[in-house]
Parts: sequence; C-alpha cells; structure tokens
Amino acid sequence: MAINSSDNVVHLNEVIVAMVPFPEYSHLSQLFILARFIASHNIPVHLLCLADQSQTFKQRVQDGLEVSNIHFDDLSLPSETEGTGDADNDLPWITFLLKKLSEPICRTCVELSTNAKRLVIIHDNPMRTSIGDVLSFPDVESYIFHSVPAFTRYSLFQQCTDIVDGDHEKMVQQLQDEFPMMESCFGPYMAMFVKMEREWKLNSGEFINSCREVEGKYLDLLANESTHNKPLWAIGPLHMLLLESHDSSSSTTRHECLAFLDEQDVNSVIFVAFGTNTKFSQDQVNELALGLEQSNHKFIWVLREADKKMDTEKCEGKDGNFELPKGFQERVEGRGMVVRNWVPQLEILEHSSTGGFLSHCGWNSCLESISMGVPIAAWPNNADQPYNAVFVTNVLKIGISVWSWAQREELMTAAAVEKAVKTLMGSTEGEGMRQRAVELSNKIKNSVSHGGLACKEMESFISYITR
Ligand SMILES: O=c1ccn([C@@H]2O[C@H](COP(=O)(O)OP(=O)(O)O[C@H]3O[C@H](CO)[C@@H](O)[C@H](O)[C@H]3O)[C@@H](O)[C@H]2O)c(=O)[nH]1
Repeated sequence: MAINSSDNVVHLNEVIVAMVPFPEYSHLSQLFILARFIASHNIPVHLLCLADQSQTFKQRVQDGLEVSNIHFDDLSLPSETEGTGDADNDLPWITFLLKKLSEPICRTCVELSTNAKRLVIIHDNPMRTSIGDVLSFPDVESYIFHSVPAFTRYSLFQQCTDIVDGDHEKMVQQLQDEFPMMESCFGPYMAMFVKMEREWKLNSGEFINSCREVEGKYLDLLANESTHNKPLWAIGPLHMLLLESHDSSSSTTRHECLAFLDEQDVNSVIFVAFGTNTKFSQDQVNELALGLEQSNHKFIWVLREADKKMDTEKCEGKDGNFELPKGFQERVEGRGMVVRNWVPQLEILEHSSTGGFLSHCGWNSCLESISMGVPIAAWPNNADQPYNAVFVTNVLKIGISVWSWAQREELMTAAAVEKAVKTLMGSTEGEGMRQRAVELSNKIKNSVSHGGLACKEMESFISYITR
C-alpha cells in the first residue's frame, strides 16, 4: 500500500496473498517455496504462522528469507492456551489448536484485506475452519493447498464415502478391505474431516503438491469426483520450483554429510531419515542401528527427536538423547554416519552417491526422493504415510516395504532393516527400482523445465489469481 500525503489517496495493491499453513514445519516449508514463487511475480505474500514455528523455520532454512515482498506475520495464541487438548470436549490437540488460531488468523486477514483490491488466501486443507468468517468478504478468495498426494486423497474419499457421521468401526473395516495391510491410520476423526472437506464450498479452487507425471491417473479421478467444478492445479513438486538454489558446492558452510558423500561411490549410500514428526523409543533406535550395521552397506542416518506439537511446548526439533548400541560408532566407522542435527535433505538426495532412502514416507520426502531418482525403503509411521508407502511400493514400484503397517505396534526388527537395505542397495530387484525411479525423475525434470506441463500449471495459477 502507498499513501500519497498531498491528496490522502490510498493506492491499494492489486493482489495480496496470505498463506495459512497447518502449524508444522513440513507444511510451512512447502508454502514458503510457493510464497517465493508467487513473490517473484511482484505479488506481496504474507505467511501467517505461530511465532515459535516461524523462528524454528528461519533457523533451518537458508535460502529466500531475504526476499523483500515475503512477510512473516507471527500469530500468538491467547495466553490461556495451555496443555494439549480440550479435556472437557474430548477434542484432539489439533482441533483445539485450530480453534484457538481462528481469532488471530481472521484478525490478520481482515487487516490485509483492507490493503488490497483482492486478498487471496492460500491455506492448508485443515485450516479451513480457522479462517471461515473472512471468506464471506466480497474481495477475498481462498484456495486449498493439499500437501498429501492425489492417490492418498482419492483412497481416503473412497474409504470414507459411505460413513455416516464418523462411524469409526465401519471406516476401519473399509480400510482393511481396500488395503489389507492397513487399518485406520488417521484415527476416529478422519471420516468427519473427509465429510467436512467434501461439503466445503467456500473455496475458489484447489492445488496439490504433486504432478501429472507421477499421479496423473489419480488427479483425474479426483477431478471426476468433484461436484463443484472448480479448478485443481497440480503444481508440484514444489521444491523443483526453486531448484537452482540448491547448488551448495561453493558454499563455505557445506554440511558434513555432503563431504562424506563426495568420498563415496555412485549409488552406494542409503540415506536414513524420518521427517520432523516421527517418534522413536530407545529400543527401536537399537534395532535400527543393528540392522544398518548388519547390512554392511554405507549409510547416513539422521537421528533426531520429533518436533513438538504445540506452541506451548516449543517446536525446537532437538538433537535427541538417544544412545547408540555399545561400540556401534567404532564398528561402522568410515561407512556409516549418524547425524543429530538438521541436514540438507534435498541436497543429500540429489547427490550421485545416494542410492536409496529409508524413509517414513512423509509426502515431501517421497516427492523429493522420486524427483531425484532415488528408490525408497518404506517404513510408514502415521497419518498419510501408509497410503504414500503403498503408492511408492505397489503403484510406482520404486520401493520396498521394510515393515508392514499391520505390524506397526511391534518393534521393527534389525533383521527386517538389514533385509530391506540389502535388497534396495545390493540386488537386481533394487537396481530395477532405481532405474524406474530415474526414469520418473527425468519425466519430472522435463515437466518443471521451461515450457513443461508442471511449469504451465504454475503459471496458469498465477494468471488466475491476478486476472
Ligand atoms: O533434517 C532434516 C529433516 C527434514 N527435512 C525436510 O523436512 C521435510 C519433511 O517432510 P515430510 O517428509 O513430509 O515429513 P514430515 O515432517 O513427517 O511431514 C508431515 O507433513 C507431510 C505433508 O506435508 C505428511 O505427508 C507427513 O505424513 C507428516 O508427518 C522434507 O522437506 C525434508 O527435506 C530436512 O530438510 N532436514
């Protein structure tokens, strides 16, 4: 906004974009990439997130924080927000948090809308209810951002379709019928969320962090399912929008993992990492360590505690106090590296020495791995991950399952880890998966290059919001 002091005329921005991520690192990080892309078209972008969350984010992310038309608008929860849930109403912590965030989000959106001819709100799917009131304003448009794949969304829709008012038992039954290895991974609230999502009419369109080369069939199925005829853009993989910024070879602060990889043979190292939410027991850490040791393959293992869930708990992503089995470090010296801090995952996957990824199958990890041509050993942990794992292993056939979802209450054994690593890194079966992953990666790279399909979808989204 500019104010001309001589005649007091206020010149409004044509468009301001407000982004409302789900309050977790992996959602903010994806919307931040999108923010950079939109901001590069001279559109101011505001990211609305919890103050602690944005602080942690800025410590982890190196590129793009200096972009002048990206603004972090920190949200504060009301001071009485303590604890992790609303015991009186038996709400899960996330429903409780989203309710509390509603007031600061709406207030910020109202302020932003007074400075623009059009306020475009882009929000993670679950944040719908937190911004409800603002959506009825005439100059406000909203777009839903989906951070999970079309395959997973379509599977959920299919399995929850006939469920009346969150009948958990029936949902579990349907999940078992569709995917015999899986039971409910989202808990009893999922059917309710799916029902609300399908009835939601206030948005102007949706977009998904995925691309047609990877899951065109499921994007079409989702579009056919839709009753509202609003646009759906596949604008992923988001991290490829800004790919040129990942060249760290000349950086003075190059991470030690990359130096380790420089010394290894092509496709000889398996990267072992589980995103920002996976919780471990000490026993599980022991099994994982022994499995990696017994595989005799080279590895980089990121061993960190899960980020904290609530503003009041501080989302620090601490180093973790896990102990490694006695003598482990000495026995794997030279071929195995355990890292306890934040690593540049994308650069590790991009490195030619990385030949496999033992992953929890968070969607960002899957997309990053697929786009870099790295096959996956899947160990899903919660939420959308079991679906993503099915997609990677059974549909794309670029990965193997380490431990079945049906066994999730049991400790994953060292023998299972050893077997999976040996298959992925040292067998013709694993090599076949790697080749398919590389083929897919090449298609994605073409798609995001200038004039490619993904590139056109992204530009069409910008044209639409600035029309
Ligand atoms: O040391 C690290 C650890 C993580 N990352 C990055 O953090 C992100 C992790 O994202 P993801 O693989 O999706 O895992 P989660 O953090 O577990 O993601 C949550 O959000 C995802 C959707 O956004 C869901 O698919 C997951 O199930 C949910 O747990 C990726 O971009 C990684 O590159 C790093 O760069 N360095």
